[in-house]
Amino acid sequence: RRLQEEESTALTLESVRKFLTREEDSIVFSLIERAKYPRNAPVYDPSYLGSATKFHNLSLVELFVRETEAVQAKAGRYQNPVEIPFFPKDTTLALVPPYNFPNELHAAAASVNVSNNIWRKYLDEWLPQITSQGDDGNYAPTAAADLVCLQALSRRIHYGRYVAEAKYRGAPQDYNTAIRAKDRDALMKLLTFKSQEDAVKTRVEEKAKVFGQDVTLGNRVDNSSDTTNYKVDPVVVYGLYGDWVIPMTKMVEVEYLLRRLD
Ligand SMILES: O=C(O)C(=O)C[C@]1(C(=O)O)C=C[C@@H](O)C=C1
Repeated sequence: RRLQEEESTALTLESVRKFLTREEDSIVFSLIERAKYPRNAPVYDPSYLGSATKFHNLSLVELFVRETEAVQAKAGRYQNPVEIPFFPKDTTLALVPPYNFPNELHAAAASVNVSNNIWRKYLDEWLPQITSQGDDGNYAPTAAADLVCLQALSRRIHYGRYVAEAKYRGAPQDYNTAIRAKDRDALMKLLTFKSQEDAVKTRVEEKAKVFGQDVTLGNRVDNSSDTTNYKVDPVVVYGLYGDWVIPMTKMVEVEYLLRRLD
């Protein structure tokens, strides 16, 4: 009982926003790392591997993610409910002893999952925006960079479950009516803070500028007005957050809340 109380005070709007802010660093860094390589289309083309693998019709990126997740599952990555694999069927039991991660989510709502959506959006919409056309043959490092992007995006977006839990705990009465009525629009209104979204978008744009500039010694070049010098376009990062990352996080929040009374 005491433990439960301690846990429920641990999850606050302030603490979940702090987590999301730190995740911005991971996402921006991962996009910068992926942008180091050109598009490298064969990574995403199922015919590239042909029949060379036991997997049929698999793109290299999918093969890479499936196999890596299997290894990371053995090492215990998915014991932490913050982490969600893209291919859970391939994640067998952990070989490490269990760690007692805090159980802050409502059990019936914790399984909210938009991984398929993230996977498709990342490959079809995000990649073309952060990479240049071209092929430099570095397919394995490219797939490895994709995996890090996908994991960071998934962790951030699925953290919407924790954000929703914090908000629910802060004002259960406000949410209960909308949840019982299964009113998605009302829930969306309740959980939306427009000024916070603007702050997040502006901050990730700024982070893309700070993390993605060339660091030179001696003659300092001020490239603050020239976006072409950044390793990933800050305006694109702003757009990715506004068009996909935040909306998908909110989608997770709504779906979580809808199951919060189950
Ligand atoms: O910080 C919050 O309140 C969140 O719910 C997170 C988030 C976001 O994705 O950054 C989503 C919805 C809100 O309108 C503001 C921000």
